[in-house]
Amino acid sequence: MTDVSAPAASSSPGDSPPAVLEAIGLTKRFGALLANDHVSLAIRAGETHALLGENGAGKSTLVKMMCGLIQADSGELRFDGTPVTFPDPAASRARGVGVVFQHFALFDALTVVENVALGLPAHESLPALAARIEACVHRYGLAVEPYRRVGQLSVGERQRVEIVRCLLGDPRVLILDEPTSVLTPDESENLFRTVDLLTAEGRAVLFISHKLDEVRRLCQRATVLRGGKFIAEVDPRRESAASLARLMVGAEVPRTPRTVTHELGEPRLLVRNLTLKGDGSRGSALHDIELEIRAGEIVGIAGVAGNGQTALFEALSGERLGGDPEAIVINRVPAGALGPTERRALKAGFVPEERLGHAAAPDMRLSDNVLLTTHGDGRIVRHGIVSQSALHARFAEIVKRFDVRFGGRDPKARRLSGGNLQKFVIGREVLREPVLLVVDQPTWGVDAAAAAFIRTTLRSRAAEGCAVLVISQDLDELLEFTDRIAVMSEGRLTRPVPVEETSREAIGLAMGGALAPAPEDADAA
Ligand SMILES: Nc1ncnc2c1ncn2[C@@H]1O[C@H](COP(=O)(O)OP(=O)(O)OP(=O)(O)O)[C@@H](O)[C@H]1O
Repeated sequence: MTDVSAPAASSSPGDSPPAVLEAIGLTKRFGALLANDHVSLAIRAGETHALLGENGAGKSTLVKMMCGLIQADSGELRFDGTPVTFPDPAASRARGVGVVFQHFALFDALTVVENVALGLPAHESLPALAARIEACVHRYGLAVEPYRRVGQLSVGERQRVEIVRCLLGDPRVLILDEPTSVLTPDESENLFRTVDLLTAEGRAVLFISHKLDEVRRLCQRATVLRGGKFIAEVDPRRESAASLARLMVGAEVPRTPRTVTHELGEPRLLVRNLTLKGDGSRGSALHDIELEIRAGEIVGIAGVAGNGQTALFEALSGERLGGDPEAIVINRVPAGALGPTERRALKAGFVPEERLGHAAAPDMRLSDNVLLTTHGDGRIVRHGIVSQSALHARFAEIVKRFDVRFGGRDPKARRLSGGNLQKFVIGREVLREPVLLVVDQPTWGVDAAAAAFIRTTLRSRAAEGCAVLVISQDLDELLEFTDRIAVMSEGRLTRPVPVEETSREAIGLAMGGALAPAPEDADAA
């Protein structure tokens, strides 16, 4: 089935459309690590080309070289068949290469139109720019409101702002780095429609994704990297998700074991009538949240981004206070008025959605990032003094058990690939042996094998008596490995129902805000 071949050259033999942007034999080394080893890739007019590979396979490195963010050690770039160099991203943008990265470069305090204006060289009045944004939004079906403050937007909305920002530059090539990992199924569908419109106009799209089913639907070509090397160029429509995963991983990808039933223990998290006001620039309101999670179970929260999931995470982690102290009880202790460190001392662990900047400090070394959430752990800090040997032992254990891959011995967090940083953050929290673990988007940007590993790890933590709360926009993920699912909509949470008693459709309806996720819930209401 797999038609493994080297990518065609820009001459585009046969019926291949012409290549717009091509990488030919690009090589990039970071110290001892060969991140890209003679990698070639041709992105063609009117096509959506997938770039696939495990975490750390070298995808972002390749993209960064193709847009001038970093320079290749050797190899060549061609644009419309002609050799080209991009000394910086502005040079690639000027030729018509637009990139939407996983980490958005937007200012929270500014509105959408102000953010977009910042990136534009020409002087244009804000109303004129807002009108252009609205025209673009209309043409490509992207829901973006020019005058909303970016700090109030969900991750999915921020992504659309970045896409609009790129499209205003009228790119010939659009590179989307894991665009759907933060989107709901509906939002993904909308994005696919946008991508189809763009390719129908003759633009070339490079689509990086770990979601193989959507790659098979959307893309006409896929390049697979493994360990920094080009492995194959295939037609994903003629592959199965399993055969693509095999190419990426070089072996079979394990599945998360189905939910096991076991005795549930005492409540580790009790949320009663938790209500928070929206705080204007940041953070939505929460209304009468009720939730109980017992030792041994995993509860999932589904919902369209921007419906209060972040506010709920912040309220649970203690980053946002303001409710009644009794509204949140962790491990039998009223915790509503406690900050994050005090909640950690109650053996709670938190993994926020944004790994760079929130879960991990970008410019701190990984070992120091371990210390950030383990300083209350008597095994690492004794009488206020950090035991360097214990800290490094913990760091080494996280890296080994969670298969965190990077170059060097103890790099800064920002040097890690997105998926490897996620594995690091999950590992750091899990090895603290929490009795309550709250995880927002556990597998965002993580490859299939690592995602399965993370889910299995969370399952094992639950089996060891931890209560786990998983907030995820990936409904398939929630259906695969949680015990009960609730839906968040407009700051309200439905009552969690056992996974086997609900359905995709019921959850989808509840996500729309109209109904509860199961008939019994409607009765209760
Ligand atoms: N600036 C850097 N300095 C040192 N090592 C780096 C740097 N950038 C990337 N790396 C390393 O290069 C390798 C490839 O990383 P890259 O980000 O390209 O992977 P990726 O395929 O995009 O992974 P992911 O799917 O997790 O985002 C990783 O091992 C990463 O740690």
